[in-house]
Amino acid sequence: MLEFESFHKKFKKETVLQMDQWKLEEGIYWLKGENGAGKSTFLKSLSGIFPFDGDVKLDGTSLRKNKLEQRRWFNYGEAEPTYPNFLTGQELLSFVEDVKDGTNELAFYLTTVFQMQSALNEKVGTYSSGMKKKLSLILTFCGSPKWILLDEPLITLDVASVQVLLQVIEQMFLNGTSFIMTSHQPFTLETVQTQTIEIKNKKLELI
Ligand SMILES: Nc1ncnc2c1ncn2[C@@H]1O[C@H](COP(=O)(O)OP(=O)(O)OP(=O)(O)O)[C@@H](O)[C@H]1O
Repeated sequence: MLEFESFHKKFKKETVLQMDQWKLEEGIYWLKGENGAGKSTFLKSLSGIFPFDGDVKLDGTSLRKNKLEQRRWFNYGEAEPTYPNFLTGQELLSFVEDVKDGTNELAFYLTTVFQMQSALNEKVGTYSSGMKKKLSLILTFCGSPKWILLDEPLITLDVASVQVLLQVIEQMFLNGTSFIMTSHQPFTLETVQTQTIEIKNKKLELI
């Protein structure tokens, strides 16, 4: 369970998100909102990339007071990932596995099904946008996150890769990981019901 208490995110004087009290159970959520509503800001705040005021508790533990745990519990996948061009995919994967504390069979599985094995030995600067997106998704599944936050996970993926990704998401959810995903592109899961959250007037609402 996530509990938001006086959660407030602003840039300079501009408030983007403000929720006095809000709760979210484990699940798979589709986060909607118009351009600029605050979807990426919300995911980045939850994952520890952006600071925020107030607090968010995960199963009663404050994220603001436990920043290391926050980074282990929440993995964030960017909409348009960028990496240093001079690193290989494998160097990035080894680094993320190290900081996220654990190798991951799922990352290996995704590397295989996304047909990224040989690309991992190449420098990221040579990747197409779809390859960068696949690498980013592989990195996002590293470690043992309780929540995975995916910003536009489907963009630039080919049809087969979208199906693989959705199946992996379902399987991970059944194994205990929750998801929040933004997507301007509709998607359906085969066996798990997704719920929808909308950002309206700087607040998140379950609809
Ligand atoms: N680093 C930043 N510095 C200042 N303002 C920012 C920053 N990041 C986002 N914003 C502002 O916060 C607001 C929400 O942006 P955000 O990227 O979260 O929207 P979004 O819902 O993800 O939009 P989109 O659907 O276009 O991706 C926007 O007004 C944006 O200009």
